[in-house]
Amino acid sequence: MYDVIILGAGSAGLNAASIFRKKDANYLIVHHGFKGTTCASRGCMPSKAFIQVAKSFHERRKFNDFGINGGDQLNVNIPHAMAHVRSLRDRFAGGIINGMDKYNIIYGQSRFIDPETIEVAGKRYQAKAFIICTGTSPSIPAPYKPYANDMLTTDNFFDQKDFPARIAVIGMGAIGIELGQALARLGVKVTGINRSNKIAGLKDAEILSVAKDILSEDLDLILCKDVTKVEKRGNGYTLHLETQKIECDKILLAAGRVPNLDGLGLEDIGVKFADNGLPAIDLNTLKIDNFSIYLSGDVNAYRPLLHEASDESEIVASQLLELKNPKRRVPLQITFTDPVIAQIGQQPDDIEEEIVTGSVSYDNQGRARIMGENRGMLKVYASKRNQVILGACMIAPGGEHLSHLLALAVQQKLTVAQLLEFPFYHPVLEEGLRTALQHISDPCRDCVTDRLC
Ligand SMILES: Cc1cc2nc3c(=O)[nH]c(=O)nc-3n(C[C@H](O)[C@H](O)[C@H](O)COP(=O)(O)OP(=O)(O)OC[C@H]3O[C@@H](n4cnc5c(N)ncnc54)[C@H](O)[C@@H]3O)c2cc1C
Ligand SMILES: NC(=O)c1ccc[n+]([C@@H]2O[C@H](COP(=O)([O-])OP(=O)(O)OC[C@H]3O[C@@H](n4cnc5c(N)ncnc54)[C@H](O)[C@@H]3O)[C@@H](O)[C@H]2O)c1
Repeated sequence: MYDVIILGAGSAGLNAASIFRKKDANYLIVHHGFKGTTCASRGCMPSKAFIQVAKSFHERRKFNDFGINGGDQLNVNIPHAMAHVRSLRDRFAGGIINGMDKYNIIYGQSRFIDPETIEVAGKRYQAKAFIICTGTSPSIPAPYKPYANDMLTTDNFFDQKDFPARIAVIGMGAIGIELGQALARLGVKVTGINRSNKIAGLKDAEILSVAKDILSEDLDLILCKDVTKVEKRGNGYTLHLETQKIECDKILLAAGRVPNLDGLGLEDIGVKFADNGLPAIDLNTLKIDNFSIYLSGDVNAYRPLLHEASDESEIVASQLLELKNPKRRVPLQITFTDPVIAQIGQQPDDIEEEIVTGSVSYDNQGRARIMGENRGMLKVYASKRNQVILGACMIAPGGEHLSHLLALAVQQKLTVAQLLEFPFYHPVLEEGLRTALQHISDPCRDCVTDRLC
């Protein structure tokens, strides 16, 4: 009998395995499907490589203003760019695949026989505990199912050698808006369709509105509308919405992801499923009811992000190895659009106490203007009672760095005054944050002015 069997050698599973391996525990990984983790081979890494190419190409738009000639003549060689993305992807994924041999690992689809036993390729394996780390797969909504084999998803997107002239992107969550904007900047006519009035899951209506305006410069956004019918026409498709039709050559599905639980037989051993179709887990322990079975990483659909997947494996491993239980970190979600969208800590609708909000527009922020990236908005939410910083939201240049500074402030429960005690250099994008904080500490200040220099 093993101490623990881990299902899935993705980021969560391999991280859990490395903890058990270091502790000399009697563990086994059972892996099924592609090797090399979603993050490295189909997710974070190739998508950021693709976005970087698009961002670099887009820089040419500033060149005339900067006095640099010839920007208009630049062009992008998509097959070459995609080969570059794949070479980075293969390097990242290759490192992980090469390292898999050091683990006690077998391959095949598992099925629970009872809460302590699984069967893989006709052989039974028993363990005191199981960690299900099987991740997610792209969702294929009903109207697209007849053409599933021809759909682009992130499972095949980075293997494309070239892209057609018009692509409809279904879903404007993190994946859809990141890849949609990048495709548009590489010359594809992109229509982004989202069923709800959301982009990248933004909860702040004002930032959402700013984001819509900025991102509409690159792609056509159709929000709050549903595709009722998909029709194949020659080499392309017609998407029928309630009051309009969209013609496109290809469809990229980015309409969410489905946890990989099929075939595990959890229902047969008495696991109860919640309204969201997933096994009900305690979010502190990630444990299913009275079973010694845990769901870690994207498969539990709680915070489907890489750093959370790693943390969740530590949360589970620490319980099984009776180690100190790590605390959950402050929520931090970054979407790599240009400018970056980020949500940090609690958002206004989740906050139960009265709040004060400080905001700053980046439209006239000094350093952003120098960079030719002066667009966006940042909002900071603080407790009205004691001005402790509770959360923030932005679409702002340098947002991936600003959001880390704000996550630190939220996690350390800093007040607005305490954060303002730190130095803010001049001229930097962080001075915008300073202005937003001053907007809270001194509401009479003009919130759009930067420091005088
Ligand atoms: C396009 C894209 C971009 C992303 N960008 C970012 C980003 O910038 N930042 C960020 O933080 N996150 C990002 N993510 C999310 C991030 O990739 C995930 O949070 C992370 O990969 C989750 O790791 P995991 O271990 O839960 O799942 P995975 O890494 O998917 O691992 C699950 C593994 O289990 C295997 N498996 C499936 N079924 C079974 C079974 N029955 N038995 C055994 N094994 C099985 C699968 O083959 C897979 O290898 C992105 C995701 C995508 C798709
Ligand atoms: N930068 C990052 O950290 C990053 C980047 C990409 C992905 N991810 C992770 O991957 C996860 C999955 O990303 P995702 O973008 O696929 O999912 P998502 O759940 O974030 O967004 C899916 C979007 O599709 C919409 N939608 C659903 N069904 C639809 C339909 N039939 N027609 C039109 N719109 C529809 C939803 O309203 C939602 O806005 C994310 O939750 C995120 O955690 C993170």
